[in-house]
Amino acid sequence: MAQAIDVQGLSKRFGDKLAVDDLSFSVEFGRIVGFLGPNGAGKTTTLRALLGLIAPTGGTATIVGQPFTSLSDPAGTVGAVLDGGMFHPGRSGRNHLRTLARASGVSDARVEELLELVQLKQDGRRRTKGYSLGMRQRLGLAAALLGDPRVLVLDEPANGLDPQGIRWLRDFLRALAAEGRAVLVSSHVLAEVAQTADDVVVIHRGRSILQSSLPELLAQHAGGTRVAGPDVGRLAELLRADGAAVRAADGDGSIVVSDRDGVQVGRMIAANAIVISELAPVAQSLEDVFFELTGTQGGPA
Ligand SMILES: Nc1ncnc2c1ncn2[C@@H]1O[C@H](COP(=O)(O)OP(=O)(O)OP(=O)(O)O)[C@@H](O)[C@H]1O
Repeated sequence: MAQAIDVQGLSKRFGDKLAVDDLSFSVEFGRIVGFLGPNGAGKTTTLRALLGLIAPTGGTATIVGQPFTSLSDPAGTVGAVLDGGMFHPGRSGRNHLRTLARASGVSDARVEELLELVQLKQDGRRRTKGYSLGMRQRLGLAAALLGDPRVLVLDEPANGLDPQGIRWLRDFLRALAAEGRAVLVSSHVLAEVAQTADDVVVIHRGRSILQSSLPELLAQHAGGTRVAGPDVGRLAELLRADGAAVRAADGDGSIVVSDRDGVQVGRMIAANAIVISELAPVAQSLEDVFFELTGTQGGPA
């Protein structure tokens, strides 16, 4: 069976700017893939190409084996939220969904089901201009799910959500994946997808710089070991002589050994009768990994 999403050698040029450069990745059914990169990395451009909103300069982007523009039942195949969804401000949430539903031959009963699912039943009658960002995001998700698609493409769905909203979104996406749907979710904040995604695709300046499962990514970028105490200078010298990567920690006199675990550093300490006051694993956040990979922390690329 075709992959839910398959991007192969995709490129998109805007004038002099190569926004997406020979990008390849795929998403299987039942998986959530975090599509990550700093602002301007090319995420939205990739998603727009995937959804047939712009023509690629080169390569292909297909959904269940077909370019979006060739899908016989687009609404029943893929649901998307780009730009947080677009709403007529004077229309109620329910009417917004009903209008979309009618355009794709979906029943009003399905609209009610979705309002319930995204917890907007109470507010369905209110005009969307009074909706909070979280409510808008949920309305966008409901719209994406109208045709009961097996593939979902979401551009920064956690943007502007509070921690409670992010947790809701995480559980919601997990439930969709557990039903066998494929979910591609972009973000420039790794923490947002850290507990949601199965796999991550990290892009920077239009190019893929890393693709892996989330546990593998975290294991490969474990933070190492921090050591403090009166003899850390000597310890650092010994470790460096042993080929370890040692750096000074943030100005408190301690050192961080990024490629040795606590036992390895402990053996060196014991063998050389070094006095220390502290030895602890460094918990590297996904932000640190992101920084290491892209040299940015979510600012402009
Ligand atoms: N229509 C366009 N015309 C010219 N340049 C564009 C156009 N769309 C995007 N770009 C440029 O392409 C690059 C990638 O933009 P894109 O919006 O895909 O990045 P992104 O990763 O989604 O970032 P963000 O999170 O800020 O939206 C940026 O440098 C952007 O300025």
